[in-house]
Amino acid sequence: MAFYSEDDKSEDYLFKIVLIGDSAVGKSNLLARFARDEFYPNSKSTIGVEFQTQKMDINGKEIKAQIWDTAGQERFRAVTSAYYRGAVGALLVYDISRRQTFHSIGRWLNELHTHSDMNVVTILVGNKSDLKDLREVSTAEGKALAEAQGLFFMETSALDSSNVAAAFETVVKEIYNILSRKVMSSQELNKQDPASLSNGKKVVIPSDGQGEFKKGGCCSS
Ligand SMILES: Nc1nc2c(ncn2[C@@H]2O[C@H](COP(=O)(O)OP(=O)(O)OP(=O)(O)O)[C@@H](O)[C@H]2O)c(=O)[nH]1
Repeated sequence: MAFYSEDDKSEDYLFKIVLIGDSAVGKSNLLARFARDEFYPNSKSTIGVEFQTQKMDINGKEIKAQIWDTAGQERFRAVTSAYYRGAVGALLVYDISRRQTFHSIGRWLNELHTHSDMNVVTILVGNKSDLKDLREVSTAEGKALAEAQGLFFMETSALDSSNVAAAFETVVKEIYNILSRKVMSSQELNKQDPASLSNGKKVVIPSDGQGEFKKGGCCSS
């Protein structure tokens, strides 16, 4: 992954995170709840691509999460490769009350790994946990799939807010931790704070859409 610095010091990092999953699993509402604390009971399918930037404080560093949302339905989606380009994190969402959306997870993972790096930090999200009586996918099944695929896992509800912020924060913290480990393990930058890369200027990733994550470290140019 390449880095670049900018003069604007308003944030230390910018991480691109994508929301993916079948239509109507609640991607847009997860983003609305996280970014604006809003919920839309009758939201329509996303058409094209939307993104929202949310500032977060991780270990005293100001991080901007740029969260991208698109339609689950192919016919409403924009160019796939552009959507994934430069993503360093992903929320892979299914609806716990519709088993079919859980079955689609393998296909979404394939698409994610086709268009972005294999090591993009990913959390499997079982949304609509408030629909207890309609549940079709157990928590244990979700956990097992996440473990098998090496993903983080959480059940959320955009309706009652459960775990919504936690799911986004899990991804952002892990990206930050990988970045920190990379910096700490670098001889050249030994004992320096991650934000001190680029001669103390702000570090923004991804810079050029060609970012890649490596296991146990993160970035190469
Ligand atoms: N009960 C419940 N309903 C939810 C929740 N999240 C979303 N919904 C509802 O599910 C429907 C679809 O939500 P969206 O956020 O539009 O789903 P989406 O995944 O963005 O859909 P596409 O844009 O078509 O891909 C809407 O009617 C929401 O109100 C939730 O956590 N609980």
